[in-house]
Amino acid sequence: MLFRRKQEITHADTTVRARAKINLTLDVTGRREDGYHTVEMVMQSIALHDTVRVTTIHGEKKPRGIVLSCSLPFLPTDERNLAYRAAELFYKETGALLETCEIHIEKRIPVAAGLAGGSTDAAAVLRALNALHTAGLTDDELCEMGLKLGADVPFCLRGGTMLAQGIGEELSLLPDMPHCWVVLCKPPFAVPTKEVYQEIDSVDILEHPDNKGMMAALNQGDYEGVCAYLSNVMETVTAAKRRQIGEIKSFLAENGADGTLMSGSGPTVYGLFSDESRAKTAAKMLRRRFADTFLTETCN
Ligand SMILES: C[C@](O)(CO)[C@H](O)COP(=O)(O)OP(=O)(O)OC[C@H]1O[C@@H](n2ccc(N)nc2=O)[C@H](O)[C@@H]1O
Ligand SMILES: Nc1ncnc2c1ncn2[C@@H]1O[C@H](COP(=O)(O)OP(=O)(O)OP(=O)(O)O)[C@@H](O)[C@H]1O
Repeated sequence: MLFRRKQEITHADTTVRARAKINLTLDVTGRREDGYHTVEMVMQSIALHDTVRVTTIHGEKKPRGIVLSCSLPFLPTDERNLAYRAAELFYKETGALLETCEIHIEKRIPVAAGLAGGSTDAAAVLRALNALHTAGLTDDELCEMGLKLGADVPFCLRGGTMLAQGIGEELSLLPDMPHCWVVLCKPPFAVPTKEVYQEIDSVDILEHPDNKGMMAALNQGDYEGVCAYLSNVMETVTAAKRRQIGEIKSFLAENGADGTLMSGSGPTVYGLFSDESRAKTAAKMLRRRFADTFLTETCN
């Protein structure tokens, strides 16, 4: 008689917080031949996050490959999802054994908002798979892989307060931004990142951020200085077309924000507050008009 040992099924899983980012500054300094733009920007992680759970299963009779699910039904769950592409890339580049890899994303970061929502999910998947497969990739190797998915992914892998140059991948650690409360408000329209970069090519940028000033303020732990140096060249382009950007900024400033700016390619506008109760009140009032309003805080 032939005995076949029943194959053992093993599950391993990990859950990662995928944090959003805001831009404290964003300058576009040139255009490369491949169409990508060189930037100089100060980025900051915030507490608002998606939760990404990754489970690897080995020993099932029928391995199912990468299976992604998401709490937002309108987001794609195939290779159009950046988190799915991150898993595909990880397995391809490391040669790790792919049987079944389940990814579930609990989405809280508003989509197409200038907060690096897709990029941070992708970064979370790379980190999770590196741990689950004990692949031993260094931070630099993960960032190199992440850059193939998008310019914001390397920052999302590292987080904190960073100066980003190149196309966003040359990262230098800066002193932590002094802690403050952040009210985020996303008006109800989407702004494709690619279009904003294209429009930047056809306008004269009259006012560039003072990144040196911003970094000096960070070095001194000077919160008021940070607020004074907030600046984003993309804000001018988008605000000229969408009056809500200016309206949200004015509302936040009139209701206790110490500084306001559009994040990334927008359209999310944020206000920084040293005072939590003022931030809460401003968020509550703004939410009556814009449902996608969040109260969060800086996170290092
Ligand atoms: C606006 C920012 O969010 C600021 O942090 C980022 O620069 C955008 O980063 P991202 O969304 O990860 O960008 P990707 O997904 O790599 O690129 C989307 C599109 O934006 C344009 N793009 C992006 C980054 C960059 N430095 N130059 C560009 O011109 C390219 O046309 C590209 O096709
Ligand atoms: N995991 C994901 N989460 C959110 N959007 C995703 C994801 N994967 C793919 N997408 C697609 O990517 C597009 C941009 O969404 P995302 O939230 O990443 O934009 P964003 O915050 O403006 O990015 P960035 O700040 O990096 O420019 C959306 O249209 C969405 O369909």
